[in-house]
Amino acid sequence: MLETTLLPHTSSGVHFLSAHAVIRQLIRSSGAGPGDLVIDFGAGPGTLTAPLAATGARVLAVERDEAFVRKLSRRFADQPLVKVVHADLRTVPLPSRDFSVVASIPYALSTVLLRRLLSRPRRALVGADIVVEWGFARRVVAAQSKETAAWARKYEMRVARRIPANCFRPAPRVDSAHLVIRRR
Ligand SMILES: C[S@@+](CC[C@H](N)C(=O)[O-])C[C@H]1O[C@@H](n2cnc3c(N)ncnc32)[C@H](O)[C@@H]1O
Repeated sequence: MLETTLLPHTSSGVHFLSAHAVIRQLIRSSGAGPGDLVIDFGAGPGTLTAPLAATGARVLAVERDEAFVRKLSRRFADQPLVKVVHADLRTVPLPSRDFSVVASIPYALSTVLLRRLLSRPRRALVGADIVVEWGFARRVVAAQSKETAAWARKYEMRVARRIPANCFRPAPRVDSAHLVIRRR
């Protein structure tokens, strides 16, 4: 069962990406550029939103925390390509047009987000570059459950690299992974 085998066992604390090289790799890997629509789920202070907007892509910065939403709204007030969306990533409506995802989300929400993105009948998701817990990423790409195997038939899923815990502030207890997902 996915619920018992894939859910990370670690805390759901807030850890901000602080390693510029990792941020650059995520953005470069996504291939985001003018004309693209990219969602940054759990945008926080805009760690990934800012470099994504710099590519010329339209960016939806989805964030649940009110203080971060205020901060994001101020930070990107003069950037028409960025739309700050005060919403829960578990319920926010997803676009019907093609879109990509670049995000570093709380570990505890990894399963629910992948399920929302990959189990939809209409495959509007073009690709995703997501930071998830290392063990979780390994289980997803192994595609050994019925659900992950179904995802693997529709999407190529691979781990691009391991992201050491010291690439975040504060550092989580476990390493993370850059999980790459591409529509087949
Ligand atoms: C791990 S932090 C990462 C922040 C930022 N992406 C970064 O890399 O620095 C996760 C972010 O997700 C937000 N968040 C937590 N639960 C959420 C939810 N259900 N929907 C949307 N955002 C959420 C938190 O407020 C926090 O800003």
